[in-house]
Amino acid sequence: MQIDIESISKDYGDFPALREVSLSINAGELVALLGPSGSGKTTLLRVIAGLEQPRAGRILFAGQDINNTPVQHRNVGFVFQHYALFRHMSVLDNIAFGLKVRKLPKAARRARALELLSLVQLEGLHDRFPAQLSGGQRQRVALARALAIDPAVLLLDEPFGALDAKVRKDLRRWLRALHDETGHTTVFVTHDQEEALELADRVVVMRDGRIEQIGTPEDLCLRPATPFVYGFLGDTNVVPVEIRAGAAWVSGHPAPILTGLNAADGPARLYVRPHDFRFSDQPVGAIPGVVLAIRRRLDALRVEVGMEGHHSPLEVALPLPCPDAPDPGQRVLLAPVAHGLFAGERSIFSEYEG
Ligand SMILES: Nc1ncnc2c1ncn2[C@@H]1O[C@H](COP(=O)(O)OP(=O)(O)OP(=O)(O)O)[C@@H](O)[C@H]1O
Repeated sequence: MQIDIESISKDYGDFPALREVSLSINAGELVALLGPSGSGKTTLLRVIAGLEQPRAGRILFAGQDINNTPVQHRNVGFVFQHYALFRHMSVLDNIAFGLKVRKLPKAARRARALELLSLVQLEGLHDRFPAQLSGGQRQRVALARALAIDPAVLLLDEPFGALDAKVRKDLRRWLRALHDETGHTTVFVTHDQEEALELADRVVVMRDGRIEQIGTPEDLCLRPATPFVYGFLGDTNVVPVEIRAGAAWVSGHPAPILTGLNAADGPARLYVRPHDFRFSDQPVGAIPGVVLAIRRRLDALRVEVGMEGHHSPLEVALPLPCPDAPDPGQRVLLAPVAHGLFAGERSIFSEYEG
């Protein structure tokens, strides 16, 4: 079912938690709301659910304005981070709970609950109680319970937030497969970039109650619209540059880093991820520096490179094995193979060649 969010604003007292948020979610789409703590993700999810009333704006389900439809009539399924299953009920009764409320006959409830138990791959655990399950199994029961009522929309608020990294990863893949099988329109909240990029068809990046960018994971990785998105998605180096006559220059270096820019003269910032640098022997297209330190990580060497006149060193990640790693003290030229270029909040240029 298509969801349209039109210019939604929501205040808590005089604090604006959402400011004119607009977003269309296609039927069957899996959308992530991603952003730092306090950016308004949960509030937006609660407004979609009908748990919060917006101050302004409209929510449409399949083209129908549902602002005045109460939560119990919106046909939404929820899963929260600490989803409280009923402790005194078996797994099967937990899953069937919503069906009981809807007065489905007992045999039909049981059949549907068993079907869902198999969908979430927990066959055989129907008689267990929540305390006898692992965290990951509990979240899968919670999902089965949300799916039992055959919701038009599935809303997940950090559903795997409380679980350890390995279980989260497994559940993420499992949820994507489940979504592809059931085709529910799904919106999930996360502050984990990797989770959003791996799971979602589209990612909505939020900041201070506003949408900063909406795009496919590929859009966000290759064409981050703002410095905030660039920085939020992963480690990044920020290099101050000067634009002159369509070229970007690092102070004191006789060759430009970028040329052919359609940008006004003035200061700008070049954003480069640690793994997007290559060592070069050409001064054109490169940033000069001196190797300060080398640290070994699990999958890469991290090389710290000092730039003249720039106090924080650049971080370069070299995949292992790396036989030709530079030595501390060595002068190097770093060529960015992918980067974003921003003047203030505006993207001048963003490109990925590597
Ligand atoms: N019931 C409330 N009363 C007052 N302020 C609230 C209430 N709920 C949320 N807020 C505030 O609104 C802002 C947005 O909160 P929200 O929970 O939507 O953020 P979030 O992006 O989901 O954050 P987190 O990742 O920490 O859950 C925050 O600054 C929060 O303090």
